[in-house]
Amino acid sequence: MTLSSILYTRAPPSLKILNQLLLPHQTTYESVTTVQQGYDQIKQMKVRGAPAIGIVASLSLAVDLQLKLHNFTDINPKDPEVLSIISSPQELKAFVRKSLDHLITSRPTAVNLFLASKKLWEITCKEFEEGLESREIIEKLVDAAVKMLEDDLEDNKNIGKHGGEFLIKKVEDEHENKMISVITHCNTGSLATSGYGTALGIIRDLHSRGRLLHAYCTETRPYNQGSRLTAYELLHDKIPSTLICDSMVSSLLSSSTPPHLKSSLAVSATSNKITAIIVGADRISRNGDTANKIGTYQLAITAKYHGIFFIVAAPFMSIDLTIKSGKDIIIEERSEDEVVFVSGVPVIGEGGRYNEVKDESGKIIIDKVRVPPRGVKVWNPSFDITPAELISAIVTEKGVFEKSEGVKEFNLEKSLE
Ligand SMILES: CSC[C@@H](O)[C@H](O)C(=O)COP(=O)(O)O
Repeated sequence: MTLSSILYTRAPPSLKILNQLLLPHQTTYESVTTVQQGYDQIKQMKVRGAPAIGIVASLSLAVDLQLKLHNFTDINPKDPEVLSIISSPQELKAFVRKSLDHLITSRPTAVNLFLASKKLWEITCKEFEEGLESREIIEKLVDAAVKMLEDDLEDNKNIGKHGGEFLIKKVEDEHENKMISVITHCNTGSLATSGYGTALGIIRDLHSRGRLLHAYCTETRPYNQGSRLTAYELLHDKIPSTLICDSMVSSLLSSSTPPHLKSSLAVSATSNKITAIIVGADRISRNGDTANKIGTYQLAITAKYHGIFFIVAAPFMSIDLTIKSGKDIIIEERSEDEVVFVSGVPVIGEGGRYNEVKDESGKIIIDKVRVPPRGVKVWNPSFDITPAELISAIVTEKGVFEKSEGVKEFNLEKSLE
């Protein structure tokens, strides 16, 4: 079974989110019944990844409204807030606005959250103008949130297909049936999306066609989405893979015998190089500059130096045409705790945490371990901007965008015409 970070059922209304802070050691789903709980899940990074946070925000509003409707119909006495929202479309509209305003403050960089909120607001206004009752408007909002979940899965499969075909075509020019090895960064798989994944979707596609030799994932310091989540997904889905530290990428690219080849005599000598670095995106500007997890920029530089493809894979909605270049993208700065502490989950036994501190009764009292000295100054930007010049192609569900020969930037607006 594939991993899923979002479990939603329409009837009875239920939303459960996999607490990713506990992965890979514990699989715990937490129930979300209100907008505030959805906000908390996103803010506390129990759910993360650009597509997933947009969907969770929308579904938390949907489920909150569905449960209010249920309360209005089935429960006595009625909650006064529920009574007013369900009996007055005007009150419902005010509630939706307030909820969306709150939800969009949970994470600033990924565009998906803002687009999801914009979509839900447009629907609310349109149906309100048309004179629909609150319960009818709620049904439309639920339809839209469910569609976002379903569309994202479909889009990811198409991203995987386009990206897989693109890379296969590129390597076939060099050598027929060449096997492909790639490096990926952060987490872009089932856990960061509604399923299948974006950059990880391309890796999945190559694997399903029998064309993936090996996938390397970086740890992705400081928050370790790579070692906690991507390594876990690759292992779970039995995709041949190896975990490396972020600082090992250039060394891997310059190695003539990468580790995956040492035990693989069947592989021809033409396969001994990494073909591409594939990453996701949180926001892409009109010219193709891409905001993605911190560390992406340096990967693009090393890809260029080593003459390999640097691919950005993202749903089309990640292209923000209102933004001219990467300079206009707000970069989220996160707590210094992510840098100074190595966090673990208290699981005893082989493969679990081994450096926990226990009190006299054997209870674990420290869950996080500080590495640098107290008082050290720390900077923790969560994302960086990769200039379009360093990006070979942007793969979306609509197809692959490449730059014109000799041109440094993408013309994504033009490509749409
Ligand atoms: C699939 S979104 C693109 C990712 O690479 C990405 O940057 C991401 O997962 C965001 O990380 P986050 O853990 O939400 O801060």
